This record gives sequence, structure tokens and C-alpha cells, in this order.
Amino acid sequence: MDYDILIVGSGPAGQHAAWQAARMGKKAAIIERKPSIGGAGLQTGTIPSKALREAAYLASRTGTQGMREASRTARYGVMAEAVRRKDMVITQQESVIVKRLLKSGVTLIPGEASLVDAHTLEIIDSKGVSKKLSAEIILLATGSRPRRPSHIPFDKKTVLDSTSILNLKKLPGSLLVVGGGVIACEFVSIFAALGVEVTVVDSHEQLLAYLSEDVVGVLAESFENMGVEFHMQERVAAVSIEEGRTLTLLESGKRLYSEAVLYALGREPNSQSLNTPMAGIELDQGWITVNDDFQTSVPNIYAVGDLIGWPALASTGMEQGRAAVLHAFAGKTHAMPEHLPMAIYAIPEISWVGKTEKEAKKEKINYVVGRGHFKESARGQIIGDINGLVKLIVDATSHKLIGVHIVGEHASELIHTGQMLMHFGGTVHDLVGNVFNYPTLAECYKLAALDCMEALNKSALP
Ligand SMILES: Cc1cc2nc3c(=O)[nH]c(=O)nc-3n(C[C@H](O)[C@H](O)[C@H](O)COP(=O)(O)OP(=O)(O)OC[C@H]3O[C@@H](n4cnc5c(N)ncnc54)[C@H](O)[C@@H]3O)c2cc1C
Ligand SMILES: NC(=O)c1ccc[n+]([C@@H]2O[C@H](COP(=O)([O-])OP(=O)(O)OC[C@H]3O[C@@H](n4cnc5c(N)ncnc54)[C@H](O)[C@@H]3O)[C@@H](O)[C@H]2O)c1
Repeated sequence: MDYDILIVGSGPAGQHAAWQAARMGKKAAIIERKPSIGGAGLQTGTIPSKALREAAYLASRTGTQGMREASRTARYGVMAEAVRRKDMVITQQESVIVKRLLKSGVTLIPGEASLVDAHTLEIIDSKGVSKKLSAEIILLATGSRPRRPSHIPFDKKTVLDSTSILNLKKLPGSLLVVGGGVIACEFVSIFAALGVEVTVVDSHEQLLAYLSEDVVGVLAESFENMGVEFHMQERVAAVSIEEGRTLTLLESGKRLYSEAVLYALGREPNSQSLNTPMAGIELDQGWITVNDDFQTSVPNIYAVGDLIGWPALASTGMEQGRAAVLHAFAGKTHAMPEHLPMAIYAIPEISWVGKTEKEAKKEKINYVVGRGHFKESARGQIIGDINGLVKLIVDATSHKLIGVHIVGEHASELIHTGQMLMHFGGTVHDLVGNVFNYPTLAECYKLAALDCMEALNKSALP
């Protein structure tokens, strides 16, 4: 065999698999078909969108109306600066990742890989030169791409997906966003904060339909304050490009014109190029099926990251890659954490871990809810976030924390306090008795816990 492990795809999942294999002294290589490593995590998804979000967020903090007050020229300047900063972050991160991989002994092989059999890959480079490499273990981490239905005329300039919108050279005057999910909310935030007139069309009653109304309501209000227009419970029938502008026709008959359209309705797996039938790998609608140890139906072939579907995050892909390699070479069954944190880097951020109220109700759990509002904390007042909220869901019988939902500044960071408490089976009493730094937003955990105690005392009354 040429290698102990061959990893297809250099996104977060592939990188962390390779790094773990190298730390275990294994001969590992990553095969990547794009000229740059990093996948959607670094090149077209997580990091660029977060870098743009940060620039837009800072711009939105200047004056009460943010960039809406600024001239178009000033806004173009902000966009150019945001793109420059995004590209700089990507370059720096790429250098960190490449150095880390090379230093630990991982080989980087350019080219597109496909399966020849359970232990062999064919790799074709950009010049069309083909070679075959074999390994004891093959790990597939080829990720996903935006879903692009054939009836939508994507052109990378006016009708965009989450990849092409990152390469816009010029800020559009208006943007229509199709979808109310994670990608939609993050890009609505970025463009609305930069002063673009944003319109949202979504088939659900509310944005982020799986989350509670009280949490999403804070985000929706922020969007409304930034001038975003909503067409909820509406479906897109067609999108066309007419004389340099777009026309979005809704099933209800409404006609909406905008300079650009972002279509953000889900992602599709990158499994076609892998030639999975050659090794007999099972798929479910293109997504690769794996067991709890990330083995495919062919035991020496593992699959991780977006390629296996939900939760399809950079954060979870990294840990799946590490866990798969541990299982392959050490036989350890590494259970993924039960409580996965989720974050939406909108303006404001939303983050949560554990159950929603809807899920708790569905599972017939007797629970109470407590809220700690940022406006009640000195830090919330100091930083000017008076709409933020920490919401706790607590099992009324065991008093254990079963869900934490945060909306507001630093929600994606604050969530880890709740996540760790849930991991160790902590109760609401641990939060009530804890000492938090003062003044901090984290104190809202204590405020929310005290609110829960009131609800628990009430629920204990005969
Ligand atoms: C706009 C956006 C924002 C996001 N924000 C976040 C966030 O804030 N937090 C978060 O945790 N997640 C976020 N995500 C999700 C995150 O980017 C993905 O979950 C993550 O990148 C998936 O990692 P992966 O390693 O599975 O695949 P990818 O990152 O998609 O990498 C797969 C790599 O495989 C390569 N490849 C494919 N086929 C072949 C082949 N046959 N041969 C060789 N190479 C191949 C591809 O070129 C690619 O480089 C975001 C996604 C998007 C689109
Ligand atoms: N902060 C983050 O963690 C982050 C940010 C951006 C993207 N992501 C990743 O990217 C993935 C994709 O993001 P997204 O916003 O496109 O997905 P999403 O699942 O959040 O939202 C997609 C929306 O499109 C609708 N939809 C999906 N498939 C459809 C179909 N076939 N027809 C009509 N409507 C359909 C869904 O009902 C939903 O409202 C996320 O699931 C996540 O894994 C994560």
C-alpha cells in the first residue's frame, strides 16, 4: 500500500482527519481538486462569510441608521474594504493550515480523486495526468455545494448562490433573498447592514422555522430596523433577468424586481465524482450513508463532513474527521458530543444547544423556561445591546438544563457555558450559585436561572 490513509477533500473534515492520522504516526495524504485547500470551510463558506459579516457589522454600528445613511460611494468603499479583509483572512488561515499539515508530515496531492476499488483511488490532475494510489483506509470528505435548481438562471453576477455572492465586485442597490434558513439570514444581515435594500421571500411563517418565535423575533426586529422587507409564506415560481435587473415571480402572482437575487435553499452532496459504485458504497439521495463510527457500507472506507448530511457544519465535520481516524487506527469508538452547539452569525447572532421548546413539548417533557435579558445586565447597557436574551429550558423534575437559546452579541461564544453545563449533567442550581464576572453578558445565565427558579417554585405549588 502507498499510504496508511488517503483522504479525499481538504475542507475542515479532511484536514482534521489528516492531522489526527499524522499525530498517530500514520502516512497520510490529502487529495484536493481545487487550486487552494480549505473547501467550503475556508474558501467559499464559513470563513469568508464570517469575515464579511464582521466588516458589515462594524459598518452598521456607525450612526443609528448605519450604512443606510451613507452615500453609495461610501458604501462601495466599505464593500471593497470588506472583500479585501475577507481575502486577507483566507490567505492567512490557508497559510496556517498548510503549515500545520506539512509540519505534521501530511502529503498534499492536487487532483480529482475517484474510487477504483475499496483500497485504490485514481487521481487526475489539472493537466489530465492520471495516477493510482492505494491505502489501507480511505476517508471521503468531499463536502457539499449550493443547491442550484435548473430553472433558476444562475449567472454569478445577478442571480447568485452562496459561493458567487462572495465574489461580487460591486454592492447591488437591492438584493432579493430566496430562503429563510441559515445562509439566507447571514447574508441578509451582511447586505442590509451595508445599506442594501433587502427583500426576503420564504415559504415558512417565520425565519429559521425550527427555532422559537421569541428568539427569532429579536432577529426579525433587527432586520426590520435595517429596512428589510419580508414576503413570508410565499413561494418563488420563476426568476428571470430583464435588462440588467432581476424579476422574481411568486406563485401568488407578485412580481418583485431587484438588482440581484441570492438563492439560498439548501445544499447538495459532492458524491458524483467519487465513482462510489466501483467500491459498492451505499448512498441516500446522494448523501453517503455511515454508521456511528463513520464507516460506509465498505468498512475500510469512511465518510465525514457535509458529504454525510446533517448537521453539515465545519465544527462538527472537524470532530467527525478526528473520530473516524481514531476508530480506523485505534479501534476506539469515539462518541460525538451529545449536545452540539449551533450558531447563526446574523446581526444579531443566534446560538443554541439542546432542545427547543417545540421539541420538549413533542417529547412530553415537563419543563420550565427562564429568561435573562441583556438589557437587565450592566454589560448589555454598556455595549448597547438591549435586545439580547439568554433563554434556558429546564426539566421541571430533575432541574437539569435541557436547552439554551441565546440571541444577541457574542451568542456564539456565550453558548459554551450552557453546553458544558449540559455535558456534565448540570442543573439550574449550578447557575444560580455560580459567580460570574461583573459586568458581563454571561451574568444573563444567572438572571435566567433565577427566573427559572421562580417558575419551578410556581410549578411546585399545589
Ligand atoms: C455560506 C456558508 C457559511 C457557513 N458558515 C458556517 C459556520 O459559521 N460555522 C460552521 O460550522 N459551518 C458553516 N458552514 C458549513 C461549513 O462550511 C461546512 O459544513 C464545511 O465546510 C464542510 O466541511 P467538509 O470538510 O465536509 O467539506 P468542504 O469544506 O466542502 O470541503 C470539501 C473539499 O473536497 C474537495 N473535493 C470534492 N470532490 C473531490 C474529489 N473528487 N477529489 C478531490 N477533492 C474533492 C472540494 O474541492 C473541497 O475543497 C457554512 C457554509 C456556507 C456555505
Ligand atoms: N452558521 C452556520 O453554522 C452556517 C451558516 C451557513 C450555512 N451553514 C450550513 O449550510 C447549510 C445550508 O444552509 P441553508 O441556509 O441553505 O440551509 P437551511 O436548511 O438552513 O435553509 C434552507 C431553507 O430552504 C428550504 N429548502 C431546502 N431544500 C428545499 C427544496 N428542495 N425546495 C424548497 N425549499 C427548500 C428549507 O425549508 C429551509 O427553509 C446549513 O444546513 C448548514 O449546514 C451553516
